[in-house]
Amino acid sequence: MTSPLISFRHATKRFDNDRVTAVDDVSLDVAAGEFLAVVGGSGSGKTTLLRLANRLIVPDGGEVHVAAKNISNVDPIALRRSIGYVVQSGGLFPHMTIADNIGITPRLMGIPAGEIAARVDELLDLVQLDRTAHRDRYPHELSGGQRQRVGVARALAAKPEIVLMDEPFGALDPLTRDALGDEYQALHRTLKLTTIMITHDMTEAILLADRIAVMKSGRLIAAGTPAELSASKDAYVNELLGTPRRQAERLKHLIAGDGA
Ligand SMILES: Nc1ncnc2c1ncn2[C@@H]1O[C@H](COP(=O)(O)OP(=O)(O)OP(=O)(O)O)[C@@H](O)[C@H]1O
Repeated sequence: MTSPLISFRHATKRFDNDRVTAVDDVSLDVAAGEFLAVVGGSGSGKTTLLRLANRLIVPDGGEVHVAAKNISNVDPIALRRSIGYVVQSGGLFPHMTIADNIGITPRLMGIPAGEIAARVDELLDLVQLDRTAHRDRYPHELSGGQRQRVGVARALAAKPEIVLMDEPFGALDPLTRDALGDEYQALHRTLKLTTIMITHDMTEAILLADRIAVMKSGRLIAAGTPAELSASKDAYVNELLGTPRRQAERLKHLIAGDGA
């Protein structure tokens, strides 16, 4: 087997003078080209795990390797520029235009302005935003869904191999969320990205990801394809995986009006 692109090796992170173990001895490999969803309750350590991968958080124990290198030996700025990061709110700079927001990393990397402008237009096309209508607008002039599209474009601006997403579509209405999830999945495939996406939505995880990692109280309690997880003996994993099915059943009855 080829070596994984991202490898958490007994990664541990504590906060509050060791009173909270946010990530507890997590070992997990993510292969190049894989789409991994991370699910789990609030406070289970998902965001901490994600941020360990781009060195926004440094582990207290264990190691994180990216592209076969222990990232504690890699320049954090260079590492972060090579890994796209999308957060729930979009994380756009409010005083900067959409074009400047998307082009910020290439600009910091010293890429010439003409090249950046062309790249911004290419990225606007990629995330299906009209170039002329959006390039010079400010984030507050966009809808939530459009802002998230810009967030994805910005994450892709420096042509990363890896994209980390923290509840990227969580604040959107269900239709926009569905559409953006599908569009991102297509981008993930065509650009041959490796994606780790945190989501609270098990349906989204099953629909989008190749594999799902389940976190609970800082520990990784299961990781596998939806089919593998559905065979799990763990009660929590079963409950999580059963949620979409239970909801679908309830909806079917409610819509049919049979009162179940
Ligand atoms: N900077 C910090 N300082 C102190 N405690 C922290 C810090 N960051 C996270 N924690 C704690 O670590 C635990 C895991 O937090 P984390 O944000 O990783 O969980 P999460 O699964 O992403 O939660 P959510 O789904 O609510 O975003 C929580 O108990 C949280 O309070």
